[in-house]
Amino acid sequence: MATIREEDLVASIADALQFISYYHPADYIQNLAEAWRREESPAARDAMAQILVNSRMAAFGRRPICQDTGTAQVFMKVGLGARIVSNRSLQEIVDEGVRRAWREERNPLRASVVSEPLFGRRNTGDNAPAMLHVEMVAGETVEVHVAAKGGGSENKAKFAALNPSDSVADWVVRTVETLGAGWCPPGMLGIGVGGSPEKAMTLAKLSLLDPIDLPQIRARGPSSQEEELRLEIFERVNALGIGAQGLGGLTTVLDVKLKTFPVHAASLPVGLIPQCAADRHAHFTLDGSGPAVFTPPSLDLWPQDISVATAAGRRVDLDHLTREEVATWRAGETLLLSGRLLTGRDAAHLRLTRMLAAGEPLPVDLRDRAIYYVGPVDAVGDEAVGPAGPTTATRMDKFLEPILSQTGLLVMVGKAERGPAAVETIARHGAAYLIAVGGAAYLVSKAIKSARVLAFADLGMEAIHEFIVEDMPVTVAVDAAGTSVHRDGPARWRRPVREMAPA
Ligand SMILES: O=C(O)C[C@H](O)C(=O)O
Repeated sequence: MATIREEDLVASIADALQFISYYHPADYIQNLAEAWRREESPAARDAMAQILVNSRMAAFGRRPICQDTGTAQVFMKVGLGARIVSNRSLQEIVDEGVRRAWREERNPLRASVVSEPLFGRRNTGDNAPAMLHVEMVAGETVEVHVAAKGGGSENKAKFAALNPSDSVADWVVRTVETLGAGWCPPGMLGIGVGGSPEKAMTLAKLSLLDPIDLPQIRARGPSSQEEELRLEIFERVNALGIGAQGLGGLTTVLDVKLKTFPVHAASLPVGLIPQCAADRHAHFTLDGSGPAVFTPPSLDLWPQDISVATAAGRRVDLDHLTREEVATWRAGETLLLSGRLLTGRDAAHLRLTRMLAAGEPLPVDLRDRAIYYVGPVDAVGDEAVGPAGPTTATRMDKFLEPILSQTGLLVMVGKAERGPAAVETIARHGAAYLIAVGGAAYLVSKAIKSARVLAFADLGMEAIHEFIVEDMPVTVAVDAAGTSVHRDGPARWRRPVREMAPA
């Protein structure tokens, strides 16, 4: 019987979570680099370049790829012949690994988990608990898959109880078309088919841990019906033209993963979970000989010929914004922001709008200001702030009318599309919505020269900060005339499946 020390399991989980916070898996980098070379849409190509440069910076700096360092997801296969020496539950052991990873001094991660999801929504401060799945299997080892999954892509998970005669491909393609860009493409789709509703969802999540192999399957031709289905979905989804960050382009997904399980004759449950550009997962096996060791990828892995053009764009002084100036910005245009940029996301918006409704004074003056939807990672060393990429703006749509009409806010910065009503509201108020690249958080943070909390400190990363930024590159996504790049871009790049470029 193999004896596994509790400390080896805790240390291995903590090390794995640290490791994946700054190293993309090699297969993701290689496949994204190939997609970047093939991409014809300038906006999508630039977004991919930023993700790749950010990935290389994160690896060199050992700082998180994305400000959303995710929730810890741990899948364990515990051999019936293995003994984990501990008085604690497996959940407690795993959670200690999570706490250790998140509180690591040199590279602290962002605490994103709130307890009491329905009411209190108080940050647990250490990102525990993990989502733990355990299977008892034959053998004497403990096999562990660790992933860190960001909220934006988890929010786009879908489930359907299809009829046995329904087309899974049709459902997936139709569904992906409705997801928008909040899941930060280009990434992967995880699909689970069969079992029961919860089994299908778990299979979808598990499938995302498999290596990327669809480009090879495409090159050699599919050799099974499952491969044919994956390929069909891959080609049809990419033909939608959604592209990197939803800006319109050739590549939306790098792979479509699939896992299946036997099912009731009356049922066809299907789970769909997208994986964002912050693809983070690692695998190790403990056999009693000590903790797992993780080998860093070669730093030659990233394309040598890639760089982010020092953005040429219109310079904007955030300290002297006027409605007249905002009215001259055009959708698709690059702006370089300098000056004071406020931050605020879900919890701060909820609190601000409740205060407005109650007639209470706000703790910050938003008149003629710009707000960045972000929850940054805490700074270490000489950083002004840790990685600080945008969060999904669509979640803030419901707050737009009271915020714009009652505070005089002029500009919002985030990622992904705004809904049709929000676009109309932005235009009606002569405001503008700008985007930074989701998944390029460490790169984005380099434009932030100082940061301080202004209000709602109890909200942790969701507090209202004031950043001083210098030449922060952003793209106008919705201009004051109501033109939206997320509506026009994908429409321009949508194409019939037969026009797909060869691998
Ligand atoms: O929480 C965040 O920082 C981002 C979130 O993962 C999102 O994609 O909206």
